Amino acid sequence: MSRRRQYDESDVRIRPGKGSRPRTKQRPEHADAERAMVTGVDRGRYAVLVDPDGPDERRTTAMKARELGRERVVPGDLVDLVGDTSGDDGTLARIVRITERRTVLRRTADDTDPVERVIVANADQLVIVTALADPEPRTRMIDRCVAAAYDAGMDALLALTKADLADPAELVRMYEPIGVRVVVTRIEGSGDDRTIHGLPELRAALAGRTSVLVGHSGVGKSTLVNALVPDARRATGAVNVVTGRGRHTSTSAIALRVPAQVDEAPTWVIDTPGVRSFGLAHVEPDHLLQAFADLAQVAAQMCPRGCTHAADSPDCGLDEWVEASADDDERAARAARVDSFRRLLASRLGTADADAAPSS
Ligand SMILES: Nc1nc2c(ncn2[C@@H]2O[C@H](COP(=O)(O)OP(=O)(O)OP(=O)(O)O)[C@@H](O)[C@H]2O)c(=O)[nH]1
Repeated sequence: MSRRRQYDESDVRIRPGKGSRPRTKQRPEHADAERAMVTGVDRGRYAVLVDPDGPDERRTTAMKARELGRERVVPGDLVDLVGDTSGDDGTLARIVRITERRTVLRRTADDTDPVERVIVANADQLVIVTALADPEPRTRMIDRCVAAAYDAGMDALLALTKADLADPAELVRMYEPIGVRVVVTRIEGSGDDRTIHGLPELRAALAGRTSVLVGHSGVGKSTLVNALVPDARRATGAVNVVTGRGRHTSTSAIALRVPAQVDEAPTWVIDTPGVRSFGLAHVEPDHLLQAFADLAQVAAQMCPRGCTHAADSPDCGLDEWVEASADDDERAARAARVDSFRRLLASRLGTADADAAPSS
């Protein structure tokens, strides 16, 4: 994963010819800075939670300190804050540092912005919400999401909704073998009698972790978010995530806390209203391969240097490994495994518009 360098006070250089008091490298570190988690971003203002999940937890608004330059600050980032961090009305703290990111999820470049940008930091898993019908599942889209999750260093979880309308078996067969956890949900009843079957399983799969939820319009993502986070509608529907006033117009990601059970580590979901697809242009084949531990081991021993592992790559060790199987059953199992990996590998060559194509 190519991580951008993190900036700190030592990056502040003397700028010759600017005023009589040059900025020096000896400026003290912000030793009194407080740790905070970014939960939302709106036009240069950041909604942050100071001392997240700690005894002094409070919400406040912050701006980026000039020394951070163009470095993006995104939901999930853990940052250091200085200035007025009280959270009192009208106060504005300053973000002076972004701590090193454990994981980095990028959205894809598009026509209006040719750069793949980081959209969420430090999430543990990507939850791909897909309806089994209405709208029809698109496996190319799921593959791209799985590839993006693995590249970001995250787990992938497939939440299959609307199981009352279609059978999940085929998709389960397709995704479980490539390490994707699958949870199936369906709504039964209506009004006060409405139950979402599978919700406890989904909650259990999210417990103690930070999960990014993605899904196309109409798949039932809001239904799940509202069931998981009781005040999500207030947080996302009516109020600006940062200012707390007016309508929320931003389409950027927002972190919501899932009420935790007793003795459970903090659980967060990050909803991504405006995200249509993920950037895969930068994905290295070997990086994707790390999500397939058995194949990675084979490749390390048997592939020539610079092997792309694609179906047409000459002398790829993965093909040799399939050939070397002891019997037909093993050969079929190994071939299926290699095919799965290559399917994800190929998905990185698709374009964002391929998401609109029918499934398979
Ligand atoms: N039959 C059936 N319908 C469902 C299920 N889950 C959600 N729906 C319906 O699907 C429709 C879309 O659900 P939403 O939760 O609004 O979907 P969304 O993905 O948030 O879509 P947007 O709000 O457009 O972004 C609603 O009419 C839901 O009631 C389910 O398990 N079964």
